[in-house]
Amino acid sequence: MAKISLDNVTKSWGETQVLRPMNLTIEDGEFVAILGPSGCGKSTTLFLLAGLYAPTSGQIAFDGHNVNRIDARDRNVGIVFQSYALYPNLNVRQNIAFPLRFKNMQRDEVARRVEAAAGLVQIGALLGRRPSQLSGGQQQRVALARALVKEPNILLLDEPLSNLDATLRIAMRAELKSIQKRLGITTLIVTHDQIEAITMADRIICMNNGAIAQIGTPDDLYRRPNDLFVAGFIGTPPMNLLKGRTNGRQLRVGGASFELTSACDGEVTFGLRPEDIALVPPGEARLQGEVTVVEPMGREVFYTLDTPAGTIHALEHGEAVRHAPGSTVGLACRPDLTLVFDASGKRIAGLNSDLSCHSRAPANQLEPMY
Ligand SMILES: Nc1ncnc2c1ncn2[C@@H]1O[C@H](COP(=O)(O)OP(=O)(O)OP(=O)(O)O)[C@@H](O)[C@H]1O
Repeated sequence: MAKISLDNVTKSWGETQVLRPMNLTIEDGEFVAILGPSGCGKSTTLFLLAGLYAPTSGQIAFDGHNVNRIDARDRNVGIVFQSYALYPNLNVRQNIAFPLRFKNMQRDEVARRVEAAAGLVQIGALLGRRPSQLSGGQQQRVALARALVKEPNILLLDEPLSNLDATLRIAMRAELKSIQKRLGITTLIVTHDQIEAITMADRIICMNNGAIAQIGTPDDLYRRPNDLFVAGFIGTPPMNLLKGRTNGRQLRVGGASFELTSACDGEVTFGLRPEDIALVPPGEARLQGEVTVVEPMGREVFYTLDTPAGTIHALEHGEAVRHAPGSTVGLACRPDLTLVFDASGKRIAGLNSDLSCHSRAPANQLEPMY
């Protein structure tokens, strides 16, 4: 198992720099997800670690040893691609054994490793089949066994679950997490899927435009995003972002005002997650909105509200539709769950708890927002 460090690593294709200087450390045994919009450099980062791409500058180290010049096959890294790329003319046993072909390994050792890897992903009974005789989920397991058979120090997963149907994805993500923890193998997974990243990873690297926007635990990114990009990218449905203006410690949003405990002057963005908003009788809040769209979603109801601060989305838990289109509601939120970003998009330090709607409100009590 290995600790990974990147020191000012960049990647350019000709004149185009696709990775800006990247610095990061992944601890031995950590499970880290790389999340970000299409084209931000997630796969490039993974391929640099795998040794499939060489960095343009900077240093990649495994356990403190520079691996820049070490071939992919000598890095002891297992990789699973989105397309499982199984060999159709080989059976499952031969597919799993494939990475061992140049290792000059005794036959019974190869057999032992194949059985162990197949057992780990529960396909021991399928070793004689061809890939065409397997379901998508089973093929995915073969690809994972093939990555694990080398007993790698590092496991790299590039969107490994994206070809599976929704039910299988949920089952596989739990299984992957459990295998990763059991083996204690340092793992990086590239994914588009936030839920996948949040549920599986110890930490998430959120990338934007070839650079790391933020690295942190899922809770850090969700509750304490560094900037507007991370705030808007993490969370489904996305955070409400409302334009506001500050004058010293006074924040004005949509004609209403409330107090900040630290002063800030100028334009700001006020962030509020839909699931943190409680819809209360209009008289119990200083901000009211008219319900324009109601979308029952099974366990939740998604409301679109027209307010003086702009359109706001709110998500209420429970099946019951409590507010009809056309009705007026009040909006309430715990002050410690709201966020404020300055004109440059950076979250203003400390405002998470500084922003108070009602002074000294108990943290666990819903309070009117204005
Ligand atoms: N061989 C190449 N030559 C030139 N540009 C490339 C090459 N490979 C990738 N790029 C560019 O590098 C950028 C990052 O690509 P990368 O595949 O790492 O993104 P990604 O975040 O994994 O995207 P996606 O989620 O769509 O897979 C993209 O703008 C892409 O067009």
